[in-house]
Amino acid sequence: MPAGIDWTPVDTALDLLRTKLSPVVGTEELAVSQALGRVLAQDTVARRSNPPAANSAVDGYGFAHAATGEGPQMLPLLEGRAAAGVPFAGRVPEGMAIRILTGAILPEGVDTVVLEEDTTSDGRRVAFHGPIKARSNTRKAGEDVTAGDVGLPAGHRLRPPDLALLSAVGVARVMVFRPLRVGVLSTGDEIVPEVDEAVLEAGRIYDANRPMLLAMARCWNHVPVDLGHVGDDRAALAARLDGGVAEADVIFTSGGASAGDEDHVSALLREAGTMHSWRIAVKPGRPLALGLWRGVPVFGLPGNPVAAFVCTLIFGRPALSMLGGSGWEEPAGYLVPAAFRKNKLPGRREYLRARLTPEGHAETFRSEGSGRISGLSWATGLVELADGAREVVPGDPVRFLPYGSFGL
Ligand SMILES: Nc1nc2c(c(=O)[nH]1)N[C@H]1C(S)=C(S)[C@@H](COP(=O)(O)OP(=O)(O)OC[C@H]3O[C@@H](n4cnc5c(N)ncnc54)[C@H](O)[C@@H]3O)O[C@H]1N2
Ligand code: MOO
Repeated sequence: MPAGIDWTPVDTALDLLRTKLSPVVGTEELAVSQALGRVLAQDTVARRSNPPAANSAVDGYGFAHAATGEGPQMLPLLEGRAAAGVPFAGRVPEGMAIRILTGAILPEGVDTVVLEEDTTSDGRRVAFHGPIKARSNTRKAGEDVTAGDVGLPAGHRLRPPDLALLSAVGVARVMVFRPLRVGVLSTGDEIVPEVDEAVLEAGRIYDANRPMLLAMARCWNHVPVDLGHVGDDRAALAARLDGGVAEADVIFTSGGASAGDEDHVSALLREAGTMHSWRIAVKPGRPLALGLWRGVPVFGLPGNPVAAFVCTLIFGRPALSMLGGSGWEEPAGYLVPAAFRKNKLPGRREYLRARLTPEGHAETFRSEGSGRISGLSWATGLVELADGAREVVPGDPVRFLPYGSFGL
């Protein structure tokens, strides 16, 4: 590692973000049907049990277990039937059986159900082979959820199955955090903000970071706020940040994060006196500027698209989840055999663009260049190599973090 620079280890930077950040968004009440992707601001409490009453798990015949035994069984059938939504009103005397359908409340006198496929019937009697285990094919009241239980905790982000659970236990409305507004701003004189048909001079490039970062915010259920592009002009950048804080709860800039002559983001944040400039011991993406602009957190991401992407996944995503009320989010990685060879130097944690071969081994992109956007698109995830030195040979276990585990 080059001497004379204070390198911040990845874990130190993450710890700082985790301990310093807290929700910055207000709350609102929403219908459950409108709350997909939102974060609960309060625990939910089951208003009714699931299932609310004991019922049959199958189509078949219900009876009292006490009247049955081993060997061939034959029970007379009671007239009528029990169906889901149309319960049987009477009592089933011991020694008799009743036709029962999946989801039907168990009639009084029934504690056991035999599966239709295991029976024969002439319509007046039902025959099957014993023994049948007591309470077979039945579901107890509240066996899944009991009324009054805490269902989902505050901080939980609602996914489709959560809407099923809340609806089943009778919760129609939930208190949720308002969505976090994530402003995205690109900087640099060379950047052309919108792709058009014009042939550009060689010194100019289309803005790749802004569409990527806005889309990442959307994938994470935040509200992307396009703050456009500004050139390398400190006054214009300050004015744009002033406008940005009125529209966004947090701002991501890209470019101008390191210490060069045109690195205005870090310079402005330093002037504002709120700057944490980090040389993070990470590859790619070591310069990351973090500060407050009029009280709004600003992430000054490195300009290189690969570095901007990786920094946003590793540092930006959990920071946004803290600010948005859903707590700290760790990606779930898993060990897979390497399909590559690498001699990693000590010092920086490295993230390699990677994807799985058909055999489930991690192969890496042909280049580690931080401007090689095609590699981001080629990859389906990242291989994480810990801070120390390591020699990786094919077959060695490496930690693969699929894009999906980052919510992309
Ligand atoms: N003397 C040093 N120079 C550099 C260092 C260093 O440590 N010492 N680090 C390098 C690394 S690593 C990175 S990453 C960059 C980060 O610098 P900045 O955040 O100031 O980024 P810029 O210089 O503005 O841009 C870097 C690169 O990325 C391109 N870029 C910027 N914005 C976009 C965009 N929206 N879409 C597509 N491409 C973008 C820009 O044109 C540059 O090529 O610094 C290195 N230098
Ligand atoms: O942040 Mo730079 O792009 O490490 O590679």
